Amino acid sequence: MCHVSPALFSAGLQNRQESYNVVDVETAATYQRPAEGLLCPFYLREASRPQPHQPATDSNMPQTVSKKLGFIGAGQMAEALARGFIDRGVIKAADVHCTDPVQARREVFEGFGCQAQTSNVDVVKNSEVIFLAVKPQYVSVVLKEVKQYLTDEHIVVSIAAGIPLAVMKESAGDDKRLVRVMPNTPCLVGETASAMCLGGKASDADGDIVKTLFNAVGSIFKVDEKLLSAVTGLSGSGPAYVFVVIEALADGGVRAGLPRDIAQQLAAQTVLGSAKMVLETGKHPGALKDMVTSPAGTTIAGVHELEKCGIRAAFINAVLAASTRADELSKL
Ligand SMILES: NC(=O)C1=CN([C@@H]2O[C@H](COP(=O)(O)OP(=O)(O)OC[C@H]3O[C@@H](n4cnc5c(N)ncnc54)[C@H](OP(=O)(O)O)[C@@H]3O)[C@@H](O)[C@H]2O)C=CC1
Ligand SMILES: O=C(O)[C@@H]1CCC=N1
Repeated sequence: MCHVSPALFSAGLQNRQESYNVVDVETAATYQRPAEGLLCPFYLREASRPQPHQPATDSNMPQTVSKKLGFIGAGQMAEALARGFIDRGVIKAADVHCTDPVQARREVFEGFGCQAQTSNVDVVKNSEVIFLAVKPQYVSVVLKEVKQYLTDEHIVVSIAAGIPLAVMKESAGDDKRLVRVMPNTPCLVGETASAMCLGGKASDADGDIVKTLFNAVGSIFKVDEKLLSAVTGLSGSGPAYVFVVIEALADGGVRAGLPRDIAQQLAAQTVLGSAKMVLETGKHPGALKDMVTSPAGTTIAGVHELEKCGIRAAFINAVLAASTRADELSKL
């Protein structure tokens, strides 16, 4: 029997949604856990129903950032970020500059309204927040190239895996406003899980600008730099693990007789719905798993097979291997 009123439940949900965007790791537990016993299966069913589209109002519109953004490196991650920021209205396409040695990549950016340059220095001259979106081994090269054009007005944000602030400082000079962010590609659809730390002369106000950008495309956590490799192994690389899971679940559905397109939709929607239940109820994933698992039923038969294959160790090892690799990248 549940004693929580629907009104109280929705208030709890609303509070959670307002608070999980920017989270400092030290306070994450209090932000993310509604009071125990707030939910019961009845209201979970209510919560998992598709919610009506919320029209944009002054209170739920993302804040805008009136800065010019520059992307040095216009590859996969730069595109996901630029499109995400523009689609969510936090920045205007005309205020986004980019550069890339590959003409096809510059054309992709021009295709959604950004301004492409052929020199990194021109991007620096035309931008205030500069994203270093090249592969990790080119971060120092690029910083040394543009160093003399970086002024007090610039915020330099590196998204490169594994490259420490100390290395950036060495290449750009220790008077620069430096930020490291580890994003992930779901920023493209407004659902990134990112983390950041500040370095050099970056101020809290600089951090707020970066937070505003990333809040518009999901959530950003402020962490100590020593945790960024772990973040890289988990959420930076994580979308790839989840895509493997979705593909494999769909294969299972096909093996059991479903048409491919339906199997893939069912698999993806199952992952989406399950993730929302974890975020919106604050319940432990194990408790939510138990709610699906009837005695001697179908689910425990499936879970048993996963456990026989060492599924948990496989995911733990994947996160650890990617995190270790991020540490190695700083030494290349
Ligand atoms: N992809 C992801 O999911 C994530 C990536 N990252 C980080 O983002 C960064 C970019 O990754 P990703 O987008 O996947 O890589 P991509 O290879 O897709 O993009 C990098 C782009 O930068 C170009 N480039 C190379 N040298 C320069 C240069 N000197 N000046 C300007 N542009 C240059 C590359 O051209 P060319 O191909 O000719 O070298 C390429 O087009 C990496 O540091 C990665 O660690 C972080 C989180 C997630
Ligand atoms: O695979 C990589 O190295 C990059 C960093 C995190 C995700 N992709």
